[in-house]
Amino acid sequence: MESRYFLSPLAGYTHLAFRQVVRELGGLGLATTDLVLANQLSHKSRKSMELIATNAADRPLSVQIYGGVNEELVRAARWLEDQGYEGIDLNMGCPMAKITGNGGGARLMCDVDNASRAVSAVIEAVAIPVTVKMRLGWDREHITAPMLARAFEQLGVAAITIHGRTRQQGFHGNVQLEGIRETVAAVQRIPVIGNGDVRTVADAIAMRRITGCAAVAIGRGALMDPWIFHRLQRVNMGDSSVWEPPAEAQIEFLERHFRLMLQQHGEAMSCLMFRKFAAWNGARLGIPEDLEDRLRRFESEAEFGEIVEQIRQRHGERKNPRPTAEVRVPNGPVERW
Ligand SMILES: Cc1cc2nc3c(=O)[nH]c(=O)nc-3n(C[C@H](O)[C@H](O)[C@H](O)COP(=O)(O)O)c2cc1C
Repeated sequence: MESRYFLSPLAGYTHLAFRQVVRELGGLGLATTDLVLANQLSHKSRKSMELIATNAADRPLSVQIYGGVNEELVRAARWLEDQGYEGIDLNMGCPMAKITGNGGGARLMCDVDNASRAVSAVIEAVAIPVTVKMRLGWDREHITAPMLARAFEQLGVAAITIHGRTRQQGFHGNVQLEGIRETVAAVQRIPVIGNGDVRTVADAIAMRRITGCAAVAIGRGALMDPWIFHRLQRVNMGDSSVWEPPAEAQIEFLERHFRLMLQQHGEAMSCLMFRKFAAWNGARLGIPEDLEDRLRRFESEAEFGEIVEQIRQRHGERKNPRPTAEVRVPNGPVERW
């Protein structure tokens, strides 16, 4: 793996266009698709095909699947392998009711036998690496990650990603690095990938130092600062000077991301999908608040072009340096993000 810094899956965001545009900035190792319901994959539903769309530049890539029925997980995993995908990530971390209600996501962490059966069935069905993404456990009284990680290692998983929160925490409270460290200590050989609240180069380095994890997965931090992997790459190469992307590179990023989206999703859908990003990356891209607001509502490619022209002229005229999403997110239920 070229880099130890990975892109954590963010449903609704980490589709091909975003993965590709971030890869082009440099420094990103493994990326993972948004979570895909195994059953929908087997039926090749349009949504699932969009989620797993990829190209030669989008490597290394793992496809994240979930579901409460082992046969469906197996069928989806085999199909992905046949199609040439190189890795499968099983989601055991999602806290959302619609996912756990299916017996998938974090619900699997409550039942070691059941979870082991699911993992084992998929590993036996395919030759490509199978990884697991999970939380520390269901709640504070049930911290199951270290025990599960050990069990999954015996079954042959290639790596484990731990989001250092419990299901009960949702996205609240602090990430518990100690819990990740215990999981690192619980396994013998396989890499553990630490995840949660990494927003800066210093956070990523602290995650590795404190937990001993082999790699770090970054989700929202990459939405807020798409250059985070590039920054880490610079530091790894011995350059610890303060660096910011030039204004024109920031605007190019915005345009390139939208253009890549248009290629895959067409105009109407791209406008809808792109709007969500502005609240996350508007601050980092130096977009004045009123123009960020317009980016959250624009309805056509032409309007996008017009807004970008204004951003070019007024780049940096932003008053609040905090991302709008960060200000709003912690108070709202994750379903509404
Ligand atoms: C909007 C959103 C969507 C997410 N979608 C997924 C997903 O599809 N699969 C998954 O394993 N985790 C998902 N997560 C969890 C993230 O991958 C990650 O574990 C979590 O956000 C903590 O890391 P971060 O602080 O770097 O974002 C999602 C999180 C958010 C905020």
